Amino acid sequence: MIELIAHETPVPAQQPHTSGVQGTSACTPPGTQQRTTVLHCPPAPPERAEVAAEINSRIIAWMAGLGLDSEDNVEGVYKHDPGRGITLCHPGSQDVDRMTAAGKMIVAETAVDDYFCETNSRRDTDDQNIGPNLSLAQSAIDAPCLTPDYQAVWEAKRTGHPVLRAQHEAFNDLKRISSPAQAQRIRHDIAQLYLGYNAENGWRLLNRLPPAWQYLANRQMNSFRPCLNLTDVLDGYEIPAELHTHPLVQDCTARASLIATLHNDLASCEREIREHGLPFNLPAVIAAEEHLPLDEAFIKACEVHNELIRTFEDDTERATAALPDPAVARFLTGLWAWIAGSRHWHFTTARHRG
Ligand SMILES: CC(C)=CCC/C(C)=C(\C)COP(=O)(O)OP(=O)(O)O
Ligand SMILES: [Mg+2]
Repeated sequence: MIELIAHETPVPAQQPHTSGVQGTSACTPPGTQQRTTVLHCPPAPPERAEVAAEINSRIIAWMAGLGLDSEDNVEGVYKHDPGRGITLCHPGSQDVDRMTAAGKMIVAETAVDDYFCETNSRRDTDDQNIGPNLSLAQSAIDAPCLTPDYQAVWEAKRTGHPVLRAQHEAFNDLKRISSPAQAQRIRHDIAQLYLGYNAENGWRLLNRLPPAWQYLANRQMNSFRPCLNLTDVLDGYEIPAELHTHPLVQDCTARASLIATLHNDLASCEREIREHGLPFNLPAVIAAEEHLPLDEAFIKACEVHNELIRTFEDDTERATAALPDPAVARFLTGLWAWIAGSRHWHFTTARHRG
C-alpha cells in the first residue's frame, strides 16, 4: 500500500493590476498571508544532486552538438533541471546512461513544444505550421519508407532542423537501451502527445479554453506518459508486452500520466497566466468554465488531483490482485514513484518559479 501524505500547497491569487492597467495578474499581493491547500501524494523521494548534475552536463553537451546550446536554451535546461527530474522520478535507477537517455527525451519533447507549438519568441504567432511540423517530428522517430529519391529528401529535412535532429537522436539513444516493444510504446505515446499539442493549438486559434472534461481528456494525451512508460527501461527490466497492454495496466498508466501532468498544471499555473495570453492549465480552465476566481479554481483543481490519486490507489490494487506477475507490481510501483517525483520536482523547479 502506498503512503499518501498531505502536502501543503500554496494557492495563487489573481489580483487586479496596480497602476490602473486593465486586466489581472496572477500574483499574491506582497505582505498578505498566502492561502494553502492540500495535495495528497506520496512523500518526496531522496535527492541525488551529483547524479542529476552529471545527467544535465551530458544533456547540455549533446545539445551543443545539435546547435541547440544557445544561452537561452542552456539556461532553460538548468531551470527545468531534467537531470533532477529523472533522478526524482526514477529513484531505483542507478544507470546514468539510461537516465541520460530519458533526460534527452524530455528535452527533445519539450523542444518540440517550445519551438513548434508554444506562443513564444521562437515562433511567429501567425505560424500555421504546427500540424505539419508535428507530423515531421513524429516521422523523426517513426521513419517513413518512401522511394529512394523521396527518402533522401525526407532525410535532408530531418537532419536539417535541430529540433527534428534532437528528437531523432534522443529516440535512437532510447532504442539502444530498450526492446522494440518498449520503443514502440514510446512512439505511440509521443504520437498521442502531438495530438494533444494539436488540440491545444486548435483551442488557441479559437481563442477559447475547452470545458474541464475535454481539457482533462486531452491532457491525458498531452502528458508525461512517454516518461512514465520508461520506468522499466530505466530500472533495467521489461514488463512483458501482454501484461503492459492489459487494460488494467493501461488504465493505471493513463491515470498516473494525468496525475503527474496535473502537477505541471498546478505548479506552472501562476507563471502561465502571467506569460501566456490563454493559459492552458486546469485551474484556468475551471476558473473560466465555472466563473471562479483563480484561488477557488486552483483549490478545485487540487481536489480533482486528489480524487484521481485516490482512484489510482484502487486501480493499482485491482491490477496487482488480477495480475500477480511480480513485473506488474514492479511497474505499478514505478508509476507511483514517477507521481511522487513529479510533484516534488514541479513544485521545486526554477522553471515555474518567479
Ligand atoms: C516532456 C514531456 C513528455 C512533456 C509532455 C507534456 C507537456 C508538454 C508538459 C507537461 C509541459 O506542459 P506545459 O505546456 O504546461 O509546459 P510548462 O512546462 O508548464 O511550461
Ligand atoms: Mg504548464
